[in-house]
Amino acid sequence: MSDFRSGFVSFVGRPNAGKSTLTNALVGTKVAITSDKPQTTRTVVRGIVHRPDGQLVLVDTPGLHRPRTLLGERLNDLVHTTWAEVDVVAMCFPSNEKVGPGDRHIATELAKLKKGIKRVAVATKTDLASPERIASHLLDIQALGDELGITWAELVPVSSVAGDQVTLLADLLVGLLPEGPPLYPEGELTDSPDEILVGELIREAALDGVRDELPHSIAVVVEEMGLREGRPDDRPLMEVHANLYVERDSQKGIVIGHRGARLKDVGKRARLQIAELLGVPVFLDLHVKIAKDWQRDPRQLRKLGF
Ligand SMILES: Nc1nc2c(ncn2[C@@H]2O[C@H](COP(=O)(O)OP(=O)(O)OP(=O)(O)O)[C@@H](O)[C@H]2O)c(=O)[nH]1
Repeated sequence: MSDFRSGFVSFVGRPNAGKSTLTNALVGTKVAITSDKPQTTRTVVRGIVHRPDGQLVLVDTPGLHRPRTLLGERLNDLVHTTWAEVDVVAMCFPSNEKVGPGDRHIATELAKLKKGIKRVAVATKTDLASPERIASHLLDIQALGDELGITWAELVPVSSVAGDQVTLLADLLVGLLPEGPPLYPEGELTDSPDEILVGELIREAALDGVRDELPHSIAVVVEEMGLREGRPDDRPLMEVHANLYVERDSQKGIVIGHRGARLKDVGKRARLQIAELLGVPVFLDLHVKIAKDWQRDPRQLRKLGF
């Protein structure tokens, strides 16, 4: 298999650009959480695309933004460390929004990467834009590259939701990777431990419907997870014990809701998602705790896995 190609691809782009959704569309399974709230991706989740001609290891990065808190700084460090290790950085530009200062900020960083790293531009969410609009969007992306001295190895319009050009993008990305053996065993879709994926699903359910600054104040830690003992073989039950951390008392009230109604709903939705991911029924024991100002406290951040 001399012409097999394999390597790392990192999707970058401003918050909400569609990076997580694209990762999921390429892998074909839900491995990265998606949300309509900006900056919800915190863990670097790798999705792995297995093909006869190559293997793409997708590294999903948090939305690059200007750091306001210690958490923000850690996320940005993570992005830069990730970029230095990959073969291709693919920058996502949502087609339903103009190329703007946020994109320029990220592209400026892209321009500084070492020469060997290939740069690809992806115009995402094409289902939300007219053909004329997509055409002018592509020209704007090209112009931004020219201005900053970036040569886009590829410039591809895709829609993850409609499934348009997703396979083409995978073809083009594989073509940009170095020749080499597979990096992960066949069939493995992600190297994230289940606990992390499960924690992300709970956080996603908790984020749904909350406003303003609260999304950034929520962290989830799965304390314990395993099949309940003493169950019949044909009726397994996965027990998940998790804590959902917020920063303040007032936030705890919001998350729990009137008489616990909101938390109950979050737990139910998370439980169904986890069951789908793991393929077994799930018992979810979820508690809300306060970790005062955790985003600014290095000790708390370490405890919460950052
Ligand atoms: N219509 C449409 N919506 C999309 C598409 N891709 C993503 N979205 C939506 O855009 C929003 C943001 O998508 P994400 O994939 O979470 O974006 P992201 O870039 O990972 O966001 P961060 O984690 O905040 O950096 C979600 O509501 C998605 O459903 C697409 O191809 N078409």
